[in-house]
Amino acid sequence: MESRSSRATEAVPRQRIERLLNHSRFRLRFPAPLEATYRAYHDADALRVFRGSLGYLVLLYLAMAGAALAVAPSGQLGAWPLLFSGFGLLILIGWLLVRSRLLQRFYQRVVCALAALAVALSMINPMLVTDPEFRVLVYIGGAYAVVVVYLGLSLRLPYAMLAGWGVGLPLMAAGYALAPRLGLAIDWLLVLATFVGASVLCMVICYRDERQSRRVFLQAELLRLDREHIALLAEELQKQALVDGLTGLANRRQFDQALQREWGRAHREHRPLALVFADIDHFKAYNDYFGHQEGDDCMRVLAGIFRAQARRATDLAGRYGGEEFVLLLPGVMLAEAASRAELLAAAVRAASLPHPRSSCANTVTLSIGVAAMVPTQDGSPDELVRRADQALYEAKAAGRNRVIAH
Ligand SMILES: Nc1nc2c(ncn2[C@@H]2O[C@H](COP(=O)(O)OP(=O)(O)OP(=O)(O)O)[C@@H](O)[C@H]2O)c(=O)[nH]1
Repeated sequence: MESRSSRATEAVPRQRIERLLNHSRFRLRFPAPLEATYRAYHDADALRVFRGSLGYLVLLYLAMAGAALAVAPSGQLGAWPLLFSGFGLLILIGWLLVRSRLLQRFYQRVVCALAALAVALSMINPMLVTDPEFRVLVYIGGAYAVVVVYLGLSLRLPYAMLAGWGVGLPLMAAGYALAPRLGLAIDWLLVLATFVGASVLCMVICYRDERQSRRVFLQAELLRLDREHIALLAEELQKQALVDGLTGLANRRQFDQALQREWGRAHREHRPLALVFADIDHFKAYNDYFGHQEGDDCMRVLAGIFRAQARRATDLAGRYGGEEFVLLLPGVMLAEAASRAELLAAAVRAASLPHPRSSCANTVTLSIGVAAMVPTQDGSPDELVRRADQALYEAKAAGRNRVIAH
């Protein structure tokens, strides 16, 4: 249901659903993909209701059988018991089908066929009854059948009408033509008062029911769209909370979380954890010379180089703040981290971003501090940060554009 529903709403956007909902002349048909979803939704619900209604149908059937036996003159029942047992047979078939795939897949068609048979029985039954008083009762029983067909089986209006009028009209025509020749007794006034009257009334109620059910469906679709939208927003917010807006790298918050997590894991597994701290050399001068916008572009290029260096799934490239970048490398020893830092510095040099105001090169360069530790029981990630920071400070102090590893 969920995936079908999503597909439907891809094709039928929210505004269209709202328009359908607000339309004063509500039609019992949606645009194609939504209609299919509604039918699936409605039939699933109809089947559930049908299962629950079978017990009531049996009770109604027994009550009518009891009433008929109590009222009918003895020995005057004729073929009535045989035909009336036909209703019982239809209920039995419904009960046997209730868990079948046939009913799950073709609920409307199967139940419409059973309902049509019930309508046929309810119309033929009174023709075979000779006692006038009992015949009235049988006509009234037929009206009950009509009520059940329209309102008790969750048939959509077209199927309910097919079962009701599709069978009722031809039978009335046949009865009109053949009754005199076959000597059948048809009380047309009673047919009008029971079958026709009940059908017209039930059609109106059935239409209103289906309209209401469709409105509820549309409202549920809107709610589902809202839920999806909120989930997307929440996802976006969560992403924003962890990602640096300028560079797309992990932000400080994500870095802090990853550092805590990886520190704990490295401690448990007795593995090293390496940290690379990098700072752009003379970036203030770069900004002053080229402008802040160009400075942002430069940061984005450097971020791409950092991202490329975070090769394994557990590596994390982030922006620590300002013009400082970090690379967190779980399971990496100091020597390997230092050579990764050298690769990083070389890649930045190779990018050849002009920096006329730098004292250490003609292009943008990095000063990089590297530290690595195997976490101890009393140690903390702050110690690793402090060491990497110290190494970075030393790289700056030693003239920039270099890597120092501790
Ligand atoms: N364009 C741009 N500049 C930034 C951003 N964040 C920090 N900066 C700039 O980075 C510069 C950092 O200046 P300083 O801390 O003096 O460092 P520096 O000029 O790089 O000098 P050294 O680090 O000592 O080589 C400042 O001018 C900040 O405005 C940013 O997101 N975009």
